[in-house]
Amino acid sequence: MSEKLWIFDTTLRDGEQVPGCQLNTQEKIVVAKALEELGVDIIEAGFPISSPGDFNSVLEISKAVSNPIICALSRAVEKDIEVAAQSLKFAKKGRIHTGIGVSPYHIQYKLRSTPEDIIARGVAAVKFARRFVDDVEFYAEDAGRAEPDFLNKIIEEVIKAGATVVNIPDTTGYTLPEQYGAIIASLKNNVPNIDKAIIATHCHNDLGMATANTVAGVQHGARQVEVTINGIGERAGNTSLEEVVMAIKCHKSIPVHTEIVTPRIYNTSRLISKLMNMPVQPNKAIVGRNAFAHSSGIHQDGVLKHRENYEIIDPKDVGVGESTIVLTARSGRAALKHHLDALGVELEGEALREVYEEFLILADSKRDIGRKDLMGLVGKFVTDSNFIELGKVTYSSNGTIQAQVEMKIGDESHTSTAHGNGPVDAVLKAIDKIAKPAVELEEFLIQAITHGSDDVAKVHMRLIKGDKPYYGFSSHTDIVLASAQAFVDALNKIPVKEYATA
Ligand SMILES: CC(=O)SCCNC(=O)CCNC(=O)[C@H](O)C(C)(C)COP(=O)(O)OP(=O)(O)OC[C@H]1O[C@@H](n2cnc3c(N)ncnc32)[C@H](O)[C@@H]1OP(=O)(O)O
Ligand SMILES: CC(C)C(=O)C(=O)O
Repeated sequence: MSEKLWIFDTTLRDGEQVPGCQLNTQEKIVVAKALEELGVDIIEAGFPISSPGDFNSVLEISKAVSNPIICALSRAVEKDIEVAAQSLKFAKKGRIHTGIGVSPYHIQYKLRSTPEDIIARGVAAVKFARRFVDDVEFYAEDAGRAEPDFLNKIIEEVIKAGATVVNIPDTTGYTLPEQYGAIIASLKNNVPNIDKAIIATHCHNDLGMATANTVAGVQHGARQVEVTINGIGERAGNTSLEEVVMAIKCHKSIPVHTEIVTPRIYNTSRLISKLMNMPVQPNKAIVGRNAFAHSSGIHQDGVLKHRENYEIIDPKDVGVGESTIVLTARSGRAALKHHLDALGVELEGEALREVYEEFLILADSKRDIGRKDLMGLVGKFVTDSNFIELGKVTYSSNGTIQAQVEMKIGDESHTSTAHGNGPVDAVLKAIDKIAKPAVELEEFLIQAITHGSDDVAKVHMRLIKGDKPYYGFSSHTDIVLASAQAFVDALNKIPVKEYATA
């Protein structure tokens, strides 16, 4: 069995330092429980001295979760450490994380101190923290830019003082993987008592190196990684949990394993994104909406023949469900046939070639080819009695909010009304009442394109039918209409044969 790699999640502390991402105590408890279910080993729950709200959150999280170690951050300051200890009083397993800056910049310009004094303060902080808990982690802030001999010395001294974990942050995201790996190797080779503590990585993404540096740290002997969901964190963010966990799972040559329940990754990512109002970039590794979407013909043909031709991770393994084949002007016949098959239209040979040529002309003029477009192309072969066409959409707010939607499903006209807690909710409920497939709306993102008051809203939706995801897009100056169109766009992508599935 390989060695255990401890997963230390700091979404609720470093992640929450992102402007606009602050959470209240109740929301933090929801996140902490999700992290517990995900299988993280340590939850850094906050920086208790920073505010009464953060203190209370650490206190309440300590009561709400029982498996992970709950960690509270502090400076190398007695008052901070005392408050951190109080916030952990209900934790079944509590850890104090204390430390101080160790680079020449931090020592001279931030702390206005000397190297000798910094060692003394670090040692005193660890000894003081050990009065309250047995599990004390020391962070050597800005270790990425520290003098190597000084870093080795302070780490040796804090371990003597009782640190059980030594955290080597690349606080400014400065190092390259080779350099960061060499820092960890130097600690392993030169600090006599290093085996008495676990070495932790804590990398920032200022140069886009956070994951690579973290993995390099593990390859050189680190056994705890400090990470956040979706890689959120101060400035350009922290190392992303999902990237490191999956890199380790994919590369058996790295002699460690984690206890992360990887199929929970996607839902945890979306929970954080939703609660923190922080969209996940579409091309984000593992959890971005394009991470398992294939849009060019050679790739699509390859994936359809054998998924692993173009996927190193099974999307089910991270909770995404299924890969998607997106029709574009770069698609080939294999992808077109795949989509037509899903619509119940089986074309081969000359008929397929004929439709493909028309498809290419259309795809050159349109970014996204939907079911209506496809049915238009194959109309002479088949009729689509399930296609939804959105008609007039009206809504009013007179005490209660009500929406009315006119739709055509195949050749039949329908009108539906519904109430909601807002116009978007009412309109989607009205559509849902008469649209045939029952779906779960899992993700709903509205983005302004230019930020002016005359802006166009861009809507992205992810619906779940059975266990498969379907995506809808739209943009409009009216966000209610854009939302309705995106919903119908996604509904129209569901193959008829899937309507009956749960
Ligand atoms: C690298 C990281 O990400 S660490 C986590 C960052 N997170 C935060 O800063 C959020 C929480 N912070 C806070 O709420 C506040 O900054 C507090 C409560 C910690 C301190 O507030 P204030 O007392 O008003 O100090 P202020 O924030 O202005 O300045 C920080 C002080 O801490 C000192 N300091 C910074 N890091 C450390 C440390 N690790 N150990 C000891 N002192 C430190 C600074 O030198 C500065 O001291 P000075 O005023 O004597 O120059
Ligand atoms: C407090 C430490 C671990 C930190 O966040 C950093 O150095 O980036």
